[in-house]
Amino acid sequence: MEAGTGVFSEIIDGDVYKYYSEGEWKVSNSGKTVAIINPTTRKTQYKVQACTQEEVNSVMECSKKAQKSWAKTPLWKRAELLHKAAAILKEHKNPISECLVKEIAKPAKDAITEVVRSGDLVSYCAEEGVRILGEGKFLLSDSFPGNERTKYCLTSKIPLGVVLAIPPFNYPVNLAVSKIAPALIAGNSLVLKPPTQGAVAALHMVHCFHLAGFPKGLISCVTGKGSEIGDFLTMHPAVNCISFTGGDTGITISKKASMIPLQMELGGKDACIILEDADLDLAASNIVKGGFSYSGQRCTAVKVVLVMESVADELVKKVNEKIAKLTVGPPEDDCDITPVVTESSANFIEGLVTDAKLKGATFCQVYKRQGNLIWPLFLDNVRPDMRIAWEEPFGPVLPVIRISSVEEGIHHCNASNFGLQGCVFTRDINKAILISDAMEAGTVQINSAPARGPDHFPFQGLKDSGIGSQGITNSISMMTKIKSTVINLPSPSYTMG
Ligand SMILES: NC(=O)C1=CN([C@@H]2O[C@H](COP(=O)(O)OP(=O)(O)OC[C@H]3O[C@@H](n4cnc5c(N)ncnc54)[C@H](OP(=O)(O)O)[C@@H]3O)[C@@H](O)[C@H]2O)C=CC1
Ligand SMILES: O=C(O)[C@H](O)COP(=O)(O)O
Repeated sequence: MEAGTGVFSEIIDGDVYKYYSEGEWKVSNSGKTVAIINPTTRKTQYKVQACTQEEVNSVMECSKKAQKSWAKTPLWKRAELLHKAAAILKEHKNPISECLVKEIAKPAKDAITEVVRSGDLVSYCAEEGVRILGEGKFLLSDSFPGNERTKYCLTSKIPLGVVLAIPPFNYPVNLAVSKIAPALIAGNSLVLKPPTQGAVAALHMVHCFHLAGFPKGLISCVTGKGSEIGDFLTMHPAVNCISFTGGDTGITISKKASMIPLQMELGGKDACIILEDADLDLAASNIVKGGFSYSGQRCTAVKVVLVMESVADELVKKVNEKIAKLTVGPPEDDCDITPVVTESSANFIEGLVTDAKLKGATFCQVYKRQGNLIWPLFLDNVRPDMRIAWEEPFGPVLPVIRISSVEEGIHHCNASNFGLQGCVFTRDINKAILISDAMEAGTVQINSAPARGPDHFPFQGLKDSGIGSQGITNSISMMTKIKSTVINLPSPSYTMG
């Protein structure tokens, strides 16, 4: 089945995809649309509604109402619906992945993986939710000095209300469900603002939740450019929690948002430290996989290699041999390197490459670009005065800095304003632990490239890389608040006393 056909035909009006409000697919009164440009052809691939502020207001009203009755729906029933949505999502992996290929140039196989992984995430979340939300705490007062056993405190996790989810372009389905499923299992309603590039894949995913039979208004999806409706959404008084993944926009949102819980997963400049005793074949494979999969457009991509001078030549040679084998071309052909998401993104990457060239970096490959397609490039002998040493290209360009001590590597890593993930390659586990502890990053991988998954692992960034922690369990907890009820006894009561 193709995108926008079969069960998905109700989500499209002519050639414009509808938005989702009050359990229905609607056309915006704005009469305006937003074009989604195919990164490969650089032509308009899809169009979505440019929703108005009034439409956002009515989505929020409806969302508030729907949440009240959802919070009274038994946990097992919420889980049952999520399992159903997960199965429908996986069943429709082909049309959804077709959108990912056309909207964000994700290689065809990776696009399928994203959808399947998302279904698994939703199911896992349902299971985890029934366990952790089904348990509370029971505290007794006499453990605190000066108290008798006269107070029984019962705590449980209650929903926050309306959760606003804003995912980025690179995982428009997976990073949307990683917010939707925890919000719903915990008894919240959810408003999704998908990224413009990736919106149509996200709308198809939302329809899978619709088909599963969630109550009207519990999930909504408003489309439009973040720069136009973003502020209105993030500062909306009906929103009780924001879960955002993206770039520096998240920092701006954090400053503007009101007193509500925020989950921010932002950029990264993940460092890969290679020690003298490292398995260089393993390191080289991970550098290529970590640095170049989805053309480097992952927040967890390896974004700077810090290698001990004594093994640098050998490592660079091994990495270059592997880069030479990467296929470059359209996502439909499942190439390793595909066009980056927008022309402005390609221009930004080119700016970093030009700066490195002017400042004397060694180009291991010839720089080549055709439209949004940039050939993989490994830059050796990068120095701290080059922009590429600090900025994230979000593209297939990877810098190498040669270091003469481990301390120098740790220092470079910690001097970054980002602190998402990092990795270290060594055969000495004791050294690896010391380095992991010294690196200012939310996660450090030993002998493997950075990665968010598996999706139940905690995932968090330090410094400008984020607020809070994701991962299924942490997201469910983050989207709840503790409520206590204290039973006061007229006289102390001790068990068996
Ligand atoms: N730590 C992590 O988990 C991840 C971090 N990232 C980071 O994200 C960046 C790339 O992703 P990208 O999608 O370009 O990031 P952006 O920050 O540009 O966009 C992320 C989302 O925010 C929306 N948005 C834009 N402006 C506003 C606004 N004013 N208010 C509210 N929402 C807004 C976008 O919508 P629209 O598309 O309509 O503009 C999109 O849905 C990189 O820096 C990368 O490191 C990416 C993935 C994961
Ligand atoms: O947005 C990203 O880049 C992801 O959160 C990283 O996910 P991955 O490590 O599973 O690719």
